[in-house]
Amino acid sequence: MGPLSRRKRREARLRRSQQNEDQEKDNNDQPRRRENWVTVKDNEKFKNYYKSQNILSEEEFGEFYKVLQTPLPSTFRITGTRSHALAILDLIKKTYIPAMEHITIGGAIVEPPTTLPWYPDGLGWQINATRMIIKRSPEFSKFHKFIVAETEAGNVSRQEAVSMVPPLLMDIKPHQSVLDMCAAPGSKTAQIIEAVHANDSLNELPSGLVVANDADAKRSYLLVHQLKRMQSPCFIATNHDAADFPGVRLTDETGTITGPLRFDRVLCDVPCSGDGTIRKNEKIWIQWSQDGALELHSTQIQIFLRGAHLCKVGGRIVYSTCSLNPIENEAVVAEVLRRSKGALELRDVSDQLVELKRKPGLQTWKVMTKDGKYLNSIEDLQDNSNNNLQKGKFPKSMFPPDNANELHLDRCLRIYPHLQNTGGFFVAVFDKIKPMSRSERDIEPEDDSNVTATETTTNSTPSVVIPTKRSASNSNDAKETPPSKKPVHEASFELLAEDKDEINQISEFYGLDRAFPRDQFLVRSEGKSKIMYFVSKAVKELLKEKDVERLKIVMTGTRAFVRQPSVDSEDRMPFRLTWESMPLLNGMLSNKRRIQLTSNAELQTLLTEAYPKFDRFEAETITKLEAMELGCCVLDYTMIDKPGNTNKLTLPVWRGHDSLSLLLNKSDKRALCQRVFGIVPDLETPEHLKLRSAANQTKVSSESETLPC
Ligand SMILES: C[S@@+](CC[C@H](N)C(=O)[O-])C[C@H]1O[C@@H](n2cnc3c(N)ncnc32)[C@H](O)[C@@H]1O
Repeated sequence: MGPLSRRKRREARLRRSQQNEDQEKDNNDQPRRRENWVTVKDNEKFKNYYKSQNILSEEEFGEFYKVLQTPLPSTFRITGTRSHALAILDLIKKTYIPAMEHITIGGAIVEPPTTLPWYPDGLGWQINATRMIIKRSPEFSKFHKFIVAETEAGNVSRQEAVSMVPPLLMDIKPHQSVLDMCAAPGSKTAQIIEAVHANDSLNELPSGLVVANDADAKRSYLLVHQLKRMQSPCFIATNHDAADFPGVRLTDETGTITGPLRFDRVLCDVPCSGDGTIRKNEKIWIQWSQDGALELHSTQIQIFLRGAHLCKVGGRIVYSTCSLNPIENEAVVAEVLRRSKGALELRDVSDQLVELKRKPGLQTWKVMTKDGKYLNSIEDLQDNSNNNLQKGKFPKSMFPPDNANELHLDRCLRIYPHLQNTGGFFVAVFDKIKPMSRSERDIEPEDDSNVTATETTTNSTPSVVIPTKRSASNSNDAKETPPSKKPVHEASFELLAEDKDEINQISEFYGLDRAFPRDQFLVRSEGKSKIMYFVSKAVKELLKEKDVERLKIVMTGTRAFVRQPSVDSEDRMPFRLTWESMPLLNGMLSNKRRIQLTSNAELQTLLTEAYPKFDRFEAETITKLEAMELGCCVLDYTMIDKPGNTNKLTLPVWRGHDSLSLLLNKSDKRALCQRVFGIVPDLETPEHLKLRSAANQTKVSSESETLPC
């Protein structure tokens, strides 16, 4: 097949699958659209298909089908790496839940939110209350507002329960490198980043690396947007067809190739037909067909194979879909195991997340023809008059293998909605015990074209397609919105020399500790740099590699310092601190530009008033402020909630001539204020607006905050 026809096929596949709904996002991130037109939640074809697959006993199938017809409860998790995760958990358990107990609506008791029994540390939650209850109960409504504010501030992630499972089974450690092959919109990547940052409370910067990839350019940006709040210097977002994820050769100081870039953990959360999401994507009741699974099967194999290839020997790969269809699940697993020739082993994870109810993977299944006939094996096609055509449509890999037992397909996890009131999901965990192919054993050759060729051939068939959205059940809409194939044209990142003038000035001005790694700052190379990003050592080392040019990097680094253009013209420090960089820099800034606030009232003034004048603060604070040069500084505050419970806050602030401005955007301010004082500040009062507009006209503006002069 020539490159042109391959490209055409790929484009056609892209178009077909583009329109599919993004279940992860639709799940919880946004208000769900009302699909009023779905009145009957029943589909004979769907029902018969899964009955014929014998996924459950007759009796249990009835229970399963009944639950599918009910709405999905909403679920969220508290972002685990933040120091205030426990403060949020404490508030939920001790303040909000007791208030929601014993509430009756229309004579019936309403169940308060409960923890997901299998989610570690009680950080996963489920809310069964309907919108109507949230509207009618002031207690539920207050809790809802709290969750919305914390979600906006990135402290809470609204994510479907089953979607939280794959990253937990990856068993990620802070020093590991992780690749998320199909990552947008990034709910699982967020969990991966949290796992890599698990030791942050010990003031340790993780040595690990997280690469999150998605084939769709627009969705890659969505991913970056969603993960901005994670503030991880270990994170890189890329934009590639996962099946063609480029090989990157690593070198030592002398330039000698030491080997290809490989990852300790790889997640293949592949695009799928998504019928496990039927409880929230009601359109599936009307549109379901087996075609979605048939179309995606080979793409799923290609992505999984590439992921397996990119995993280190001794590493772990997790394959997951939100489909119930064995053609996208066990059939893909069996085919990849076959092609891996013993390099991969399905792992028994029955001792992990023990409270998560699951069923074993299927050992056998059937493939349905267009006329509704069920085929047990490829041989059954012999009877079909249109044999050749059918064979193309149903490759052998779709059928159950003869050695299902040997492959331990029962070790796959099938999560059914009736087991714990969730969506449907499939997960399989693999150990890579030896290289996938001869080429992987050898260091990849110097010549770029050879590297690609070598790597591609190990996938044994050319990499096909990028079905760019998950639910093929919606693929009929494809023509309405063309896929966002527009390639990413980002300015490349440029690492700064540690003795660069700007870094020296910043270090001097803020009293940056000598131990802080100054050779890990970078800028985007076009024009005068506005933002200085900070990256981890692992990211820095990767960016120094020549081969990194092969990666289409959409984003990397945490915004550490931002240039204030107007201040730049004056003889003052042009770089201000950011809220994101506080966890990173907190322990590394001397007292030179730090002030300790003395009371709750001062903090409240800072959070609720626009540009509060110095005289709004205590005498001790005013004296310190007046002694400090104009510009950015840090305000610290230690709150004592109750005896023995302290909560430390470190806030970036702009010290103007006679007023202050907290350098937090509105949603962060709101969430903080709500958490600390239980109030939602009105940040759009006429007073706020007037002051902001005056500050704008006077001079200084920044990307997100307007500073007082
Ligand atoms: C199931 S969603 C991923 C959900 C994501 N892991 C999460 O937890 O938020 C599948 C993603 O795969 C992307 N995709 C589709 N085909 C792809 C391919 N060939 N390579 C990489 N990504 C692909 C889609 O754009 C979509 O964002």
